[in-house]
Amino acid sequence: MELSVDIEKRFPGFSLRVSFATAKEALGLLGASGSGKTVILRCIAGIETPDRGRITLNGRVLFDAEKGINLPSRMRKVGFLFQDYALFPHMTVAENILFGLQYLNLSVEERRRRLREKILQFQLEGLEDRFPGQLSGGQQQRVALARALSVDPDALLLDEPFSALDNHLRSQMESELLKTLSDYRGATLFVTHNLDEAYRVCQSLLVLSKGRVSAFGSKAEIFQSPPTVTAARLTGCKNLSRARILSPHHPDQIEAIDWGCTLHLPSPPPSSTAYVGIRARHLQIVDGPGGVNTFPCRLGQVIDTTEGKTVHLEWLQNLKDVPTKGRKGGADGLVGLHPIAERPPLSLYLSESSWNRLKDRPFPWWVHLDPERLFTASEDPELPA
Ligand SMILES: Nc1ncnc2c1ncn2[C@@H]1O[C@H](COP(=O)(O)OP(=O)(O)OP(=O)(O)O)[C@@H](O)[C@H]1O
Repeated sequence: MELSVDIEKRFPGFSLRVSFATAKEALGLLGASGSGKTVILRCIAGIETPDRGRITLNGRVLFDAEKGINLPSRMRKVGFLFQDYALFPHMTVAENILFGLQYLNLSVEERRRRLREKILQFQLEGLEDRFPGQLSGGQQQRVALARALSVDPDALLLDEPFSALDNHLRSQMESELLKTLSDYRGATLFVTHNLDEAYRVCQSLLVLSKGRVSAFGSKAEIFQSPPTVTAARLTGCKNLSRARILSPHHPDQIEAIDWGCTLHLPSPPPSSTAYVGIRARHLQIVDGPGGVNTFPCRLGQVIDTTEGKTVHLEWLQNLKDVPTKGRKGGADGLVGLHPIAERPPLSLYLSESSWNRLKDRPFPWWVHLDPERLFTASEDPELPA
């Protein structure tokens, strides 16, 4: 079951040009607001017509500009669940689920069988005759998902399906979706702004930047080593510095321009390298100087998170910049220290217990950027005129 998309679509002030293929797995679409995620889904669903290109699903041509093929939405065997694509308020749960089936050439018995199956699968027994306004948010989403799947779609398109739900319902719906997807044999495209959700639900990620594919691959690869600056930012990397490749005499080193330092890498960076980065949870505080990629710093802002602290580490030039008097930790200990203001601080994630172990340690602290944890990234693909 393969969904293959190779399309272009222009609007005033925006152009989309993407090419990708995905099989039986959930593909997460990540991208800033306005990067083209919804337009892609709408083109696949047949709600929007691309200007150029081709879309095929399971060997069927849904759209081919050159051959003049443009299957109507109802014949595409695509199920979609859009945040703003609400249930029909004047139809009951059963009528909403049956709605998509009216265009398929099915016997009355088959329609009934599918309705029954979806009602059971999504635990909607007893709610068949209710109207959407008489259902909770979670129940409404279950009906919408049942409706999307009732046509037995070859592809399922989910555009921020849970964004209107509270956290509790959201995680309930997410686990229901995961169960549904484990039995689902088609391709799934899943748009979400919630990174953790994308990570839990999807096996692969497509990162979009201004209508272009910025990164495409397995989620593990993209999280470990985001190939572009947008992929790094959108996968939550807080520590990124512009970078410059050093002379061939130092092939395994790179100049981190914003951080004002030279960093050792495990291997020579690709020639397209424009950034170097490291995730907040991969930074380490070590006992002292001497190791590679180890720099003096002091504590800046401390931000509470649900599971620990994110702390900002301010760069210090070197030990002689740190007055002896000011080397005590804690809030009072910050007096008298002069960080290098123009360098953006590093973000370090600490669990509550690591924070408690560290917080009273005298300054300077020594931050270590493990070469194995550093990644290099390129600029985003150039936009053709
Ligand atoms: N029918 C349309 N007419 C004109 N411009 C449009 C139309 N549909 C989308 N656009 C533009 O295309 C661009 C991409 O929109 P799209 O809705 O795909 O973004 P998105 O990545 O889904 O954003 P968000 O995360 O905010 O939902 C935007 O600049 C939008 O204004």
